[in-house]
Amino acid sequence: MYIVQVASECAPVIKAGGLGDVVYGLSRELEIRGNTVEIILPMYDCMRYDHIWGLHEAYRDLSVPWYGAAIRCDVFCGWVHGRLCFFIQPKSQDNFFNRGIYYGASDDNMRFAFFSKAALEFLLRTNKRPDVIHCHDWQTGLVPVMLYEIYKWHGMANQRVLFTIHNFKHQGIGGVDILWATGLNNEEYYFQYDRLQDNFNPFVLNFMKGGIVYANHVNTVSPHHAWEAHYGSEGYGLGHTLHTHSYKFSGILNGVDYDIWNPEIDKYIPAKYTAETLENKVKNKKALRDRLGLRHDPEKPLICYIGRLDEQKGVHLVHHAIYHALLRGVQFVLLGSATERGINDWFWHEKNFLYSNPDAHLELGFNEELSHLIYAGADMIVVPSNFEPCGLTQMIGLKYGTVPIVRGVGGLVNTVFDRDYDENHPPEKRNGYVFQHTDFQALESAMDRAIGLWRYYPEEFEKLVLQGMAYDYSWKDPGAAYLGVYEYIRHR
Ligand SMILES: Nc1ncnc2c1ncn2[C@@H]1O[C@H](COP(=O)(O)OP(=O)(O)O[C@H]2O[C@H](CO)[C@@H](O)[C@H](O)[C@H]2O)[C@@H](O)[C@H]1O
Repeated sequence: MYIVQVASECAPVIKAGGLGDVVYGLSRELEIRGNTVEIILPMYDCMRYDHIWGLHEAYRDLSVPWYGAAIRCDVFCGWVHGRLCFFIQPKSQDNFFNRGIYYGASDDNMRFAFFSKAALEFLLRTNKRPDVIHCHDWQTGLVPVMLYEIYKWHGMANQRVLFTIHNFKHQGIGGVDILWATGLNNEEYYFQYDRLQDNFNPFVLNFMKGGIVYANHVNTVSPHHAWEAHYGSEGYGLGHTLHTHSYKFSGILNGVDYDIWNPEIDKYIPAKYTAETLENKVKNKKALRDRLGLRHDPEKPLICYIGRLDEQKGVHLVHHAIYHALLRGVQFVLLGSATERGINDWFWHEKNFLYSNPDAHLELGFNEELSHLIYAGADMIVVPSNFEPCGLTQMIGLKYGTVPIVRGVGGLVNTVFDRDYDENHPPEKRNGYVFQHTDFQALESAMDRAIGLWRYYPEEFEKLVLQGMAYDYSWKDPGAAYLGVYEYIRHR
């Protein structure tokens, strides 16, 4: 099968979070299974050019209709660790992708509406006719809309679209200008409840809703989150739309790319290890402590947090976890970045406050290399999310023998099973700790259970570590599941 991914991220060249990991990892798995995969991305000025091999111009002066005129683009092509990627570089004063950031500009809706349009125009002009166009999150929500309403009439009637939602909270909102810019035009037609009109603000269009309405199939990234979004409040206002389209909505658990996230071959960690050579893990803990200036105390376990710092991730609990760990004589390492000013200031304050503490280190910013060492060096990883469509950090933690302590939401429910209380898995299949509520006591009790086991029952703790490492959260099963969906929509 011939699949084109249209996305705003692809790790490691463009990675703001888990979306990048998924686009890369899934594409790799699909290729291993004999499919042809191409990835279309924006050409950001701030992406990691050092991860692209053989970058060259593939198409000059692609003319992308925009506001009744056109913006010319050059399209570059190169390999990102084996994946064939096309990068769209518009040549206009809007400077859509030369902002030094991936997201967070006031005209993000225009930037990504343009990207979606340019991706389709590129396929059209180069006569690429994939069986399936797989697009991701609100940034590409207009792809199925434009495919069905415009490009279908220009020779792309056979293309099918899968729209994957990684985060319902960010939906992409725009006014009528989006319609004029993209050539969709017909205001009355699109501002309808069963098309793009936002479910709560009748005066705006909702990109993600457009993606749900027009795609041939829609999925989110874990079965439990699909349920939460459909029946609970996790759809952030799109629950009713999902209900209307429930016949084509599902949840597919993400995978982890074990070629990158695997302590046996990880090039960023000093001591490689497997379940059979687990004793080497402690050497990484030593290296981590050395690197971050933490004291070496064999009596202290080390807990980490890796992830974006925002409301989704339960920042108040992340913050509390640091001080609760210190109170219990445990070390804590945080690697995170915040885009929101208030949260950023807050964690910078904490970082300065804990600066000379030999048991805590807060690393604020994005650091892929360091994240590997932390996964390998820590004993436990805390993921206290408010909501979590899937969550990759707990799955990576499991692979590295780092016991997850998670809140029971979204994909965390599908991947972490409480050592003491899980009723659906026998004791030998349990792999971490789960708490339910968002208050401090809930988090503390789960942390205390984990810390207690590490301190007083080290053999039991090691057993739990090994049980976690035995889980296979690779792309094997999710890859097959995605192929099943592609096949299904292709022949419908
Ligand atoms: N400061 C930092 N430095 C280095 N690396 C960092 C980092 N902060 C995060 N990372 C890395 O980025 C990834 C984050 O994965 P998450 O599952 O937390 O994704 P995120 O919430 O961004 O994405 C959304 O999409 C993904 C993919 O579908 C879903 O799993 C998730 O639930 C959903 O919220 C991990 O690989 C982690 O190691």
